[in-house]
Amino acid sequence: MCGVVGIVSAMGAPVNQEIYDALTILQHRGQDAAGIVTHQGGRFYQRKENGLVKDVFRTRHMRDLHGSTGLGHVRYPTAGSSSSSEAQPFYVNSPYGIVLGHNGNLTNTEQLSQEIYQQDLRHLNTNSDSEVLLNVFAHELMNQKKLFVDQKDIFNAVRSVHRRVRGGYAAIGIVSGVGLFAFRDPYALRPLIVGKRVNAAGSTDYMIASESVALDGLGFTRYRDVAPGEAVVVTPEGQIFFEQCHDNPVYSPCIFEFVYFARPDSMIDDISVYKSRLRMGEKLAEKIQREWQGHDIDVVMPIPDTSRTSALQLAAMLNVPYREGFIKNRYIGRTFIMPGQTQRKKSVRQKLNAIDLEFEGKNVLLVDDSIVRGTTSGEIVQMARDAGAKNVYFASAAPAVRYPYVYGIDMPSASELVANNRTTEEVAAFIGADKLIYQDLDDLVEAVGAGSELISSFDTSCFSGVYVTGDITPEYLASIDKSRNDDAKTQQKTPTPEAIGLHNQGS
Ligand SMILES: O=P(O)(O)OC[C@H]1O[C@H](OP(=O)(O)OP(=O)(O)O)[C@H](O)[C@@H]1O
Ligand SMILES: NC(=O)CC[C@H](N)C(=O)O
Ligand SMILES: [Mg+2]
Repeated sequence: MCGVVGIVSAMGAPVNQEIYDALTILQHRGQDAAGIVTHQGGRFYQRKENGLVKDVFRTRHMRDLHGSTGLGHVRYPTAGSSSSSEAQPFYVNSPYGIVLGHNGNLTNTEQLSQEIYQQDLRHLNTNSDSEVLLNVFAHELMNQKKLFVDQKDIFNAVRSVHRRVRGGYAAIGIVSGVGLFAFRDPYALRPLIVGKRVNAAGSTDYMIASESVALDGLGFTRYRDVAPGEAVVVTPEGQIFFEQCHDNPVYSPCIFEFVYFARPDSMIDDISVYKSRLRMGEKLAEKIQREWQGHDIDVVMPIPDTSRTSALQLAAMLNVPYREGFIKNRYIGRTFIMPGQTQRKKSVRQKLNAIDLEFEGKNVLLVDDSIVRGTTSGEIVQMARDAGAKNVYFASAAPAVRYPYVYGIDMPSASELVANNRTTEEVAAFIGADKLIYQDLDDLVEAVGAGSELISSFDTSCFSGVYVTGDITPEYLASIDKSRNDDAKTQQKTPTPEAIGLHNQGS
């Protein structure tokens, strides 16, 4: 669930620092690698590497990122490897010079890779699906057969991208000589929003980002979400163009963004993530009242960070004290998006510590936003017991995650999901909880959907097994399981870490 951002300063001011700042705000979407590309005078300038934003960019790199148009990316790999050669943005020199950063995951990468070699006569140098997406776009732009292209040609190329590419994609790029462009898959699986800001010269700067929280932090206001299938082009002078590039777009954003990925202070598709999480807490409290009549919960506790919002509301609805019995080490990142199970498990213990007095002799209801592999919940239940809890109950603000996810969250293997082939009671036993309760899927959909008059359907595939794109076969699921389960990833030979192509500035 990477983060992408693009900025155009219409008054020609450098955008390097603003892109850096935006990436730090989007860091929760990807912790493995970061990159920035800027454009000035027909040249691209790049810095990308594995690591957190604060570690990847040094002053010497920042100094060399020239230009008033640029884009940035934070990566959480869902395809290929975690080699730094797959850090984004990607670059191709033909046609015109194009760079692109992608959030999402393509589901027909193999077929596209073959087409790229055999029909488009282009070369791929990594196993990244995002490099594939860039090359399809580049080929389709080349097909416009023009010496000079403009926004109409970019829109035509995106139309063809939609015809060829399957899966989830929100992408931002730059075509040298034209400007910044962005597009979103026809289901709007991955978020993408445009913001604007009047600058000191009185002209309008534009910013496109994965989440609105990045706009807020830089003084941009929300202009509008990119619609499913839509594309947008911003010229270096700050002219903006939108065009619908798909004949049959179906608004079905990924519901897991609201459950876990997005920051609560973001608005996605005009829905407040914060309010949707409050409603998740409300619905879950109603279910507890229905199913655990006369419950004996003494205290409700969130598992920081993400479940805080829903746990707070759940406690209020149950009229039970809300206590923060687990304290989070703010220097440890999100554990779910860490690359291997050993690292994830170790990090939960380093990340969270219990305040014993909140547990001693109490019936504690621990609330998490979701239980995926059970890494967090298993460790946390044990920590609650060690801290002296009498009974440890567990509530998940999302339904049981039983199916692999294919559109941009790295959950490729059903067998790694703790709820796969297990009943609620079996999961409770597995994580060591005395009782476990999951949100119902209808309630989750209502909790998020209540924030929108426009959107009535969401991608709920990891809970329901229903894939909105309608083209996910058991064979495909078997193949990603085989290639991307934790063991396979550990055994993967890391390809050469040096990115071939555009050299890093000042590295
Ligand atoms: O069942 P699991 O496989 O452990 O996955 C689910 C857990 O992982 C996430 O937390 P994470 O630490 O990534 O981020 P957070 O601090 O935003 O809650 C999520 O919020 C759950 O706590
Ligand atoms: N999380 C994402 O959006 C990943 C983007 C892309 N599939 C990659 O692996 O780099
Ligand atoms: Mg968590």
